[in-house]
Amino acid sequence: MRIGLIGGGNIGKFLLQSINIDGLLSGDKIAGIYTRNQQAAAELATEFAVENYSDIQSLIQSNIDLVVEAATIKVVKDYAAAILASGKDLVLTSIGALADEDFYKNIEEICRESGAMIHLPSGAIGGLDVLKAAKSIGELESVSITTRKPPQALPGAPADQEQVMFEGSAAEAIELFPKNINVSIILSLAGLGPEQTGVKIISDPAVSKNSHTIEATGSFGTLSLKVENDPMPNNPKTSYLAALSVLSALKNKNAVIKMG
Ligand SMILES: NC(=O)C1=CN([C@@H]2O[C@H](COP(=O)(O)OP(=O)(O)OC[C@H]3O[C@@H](n4cnc5c(N)ncnc54)[C@H](OP(=O)(O)O)[C@@H]3O)[C@@H](O)[C@H]2O)C=CC1
Ligand SMILES: O=C([O-])CC(=O)C(=O)O
Repeated sequence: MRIGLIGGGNIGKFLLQSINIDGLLSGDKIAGIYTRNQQAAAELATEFAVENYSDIQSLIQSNIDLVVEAATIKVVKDYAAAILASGKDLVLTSIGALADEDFYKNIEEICRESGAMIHLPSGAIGGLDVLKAAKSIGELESVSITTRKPPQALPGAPADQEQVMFEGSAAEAIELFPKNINVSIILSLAGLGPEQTGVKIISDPAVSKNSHTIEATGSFGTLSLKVENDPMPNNPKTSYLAALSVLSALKNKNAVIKMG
């Protein structure tokens, strides 16, 4: 499998290192990168011996099989349709883009026509398998997530005191915190949708990890799950588990035995 990468930040660099240098995907390799900052792209292309696509069209026209997006929600909104229409599969990290129902339906339709597939890694959380099973006969009643992060991981957070930065629906949360709460949208997609999924975001100077506590109720019983994530070394916003989940999604992409 030849992979094209969009974004050369934390997750992008982690994938370049683990796939192309450490060889964690056996024969699969990242063949090329497209990222906004051309100087950064040129440096990454040299360091990891990958092609440097000068624009998104060059990436789409290259002979890659699959694209990994590790950039922003705007990148997904701007480029996903063209990538999928070309028949290439797409793995997303900026899952918040799918909170927009019209956009979701549009790219789903494109996939039906082109045969491409979209993969949504579980990111910095877990428990999605429970919600999917619980709602299979429509008896999931409530789902919420409480995210607690250090102030440097949240825009506008005070440095010296704990503060509730947001309380409301996942739909509103991703509008206000597009780089910090993608987890609430994958949770919504697995469960009750962005309008019906509760979100609380707390800035806490006493913590160094990004924790996510998920609570759900339904006819299956109750779910309570807390993940305490170490951040990526260079970006306190992003949990290491989010990067690992992309690697895991790529590893399992063509598995003949699927779990969950
Ligand atoms: N699903 C989940 O659980 C999680 C999702 N995320 C999301 O994953 C994504 C990647 O995270 P992370 O690697 O930490 O982010 P970074 O901010 O470290 O990196 C983002 C990269 O995207 C590039 N980029 C930004 N805009 C564009 C553009 N228009 N075209 C091409 N490239 C662009 C940036 O380039 P430049 O330097 O030029 O800006 C940068 O290289 C983010 O959207 C983040 O919010 C993060 C954690 C968990
Ligand atoms: O990495 C995390 O802990 C969560 C995150 O930033 C996101 O969901 O956007």
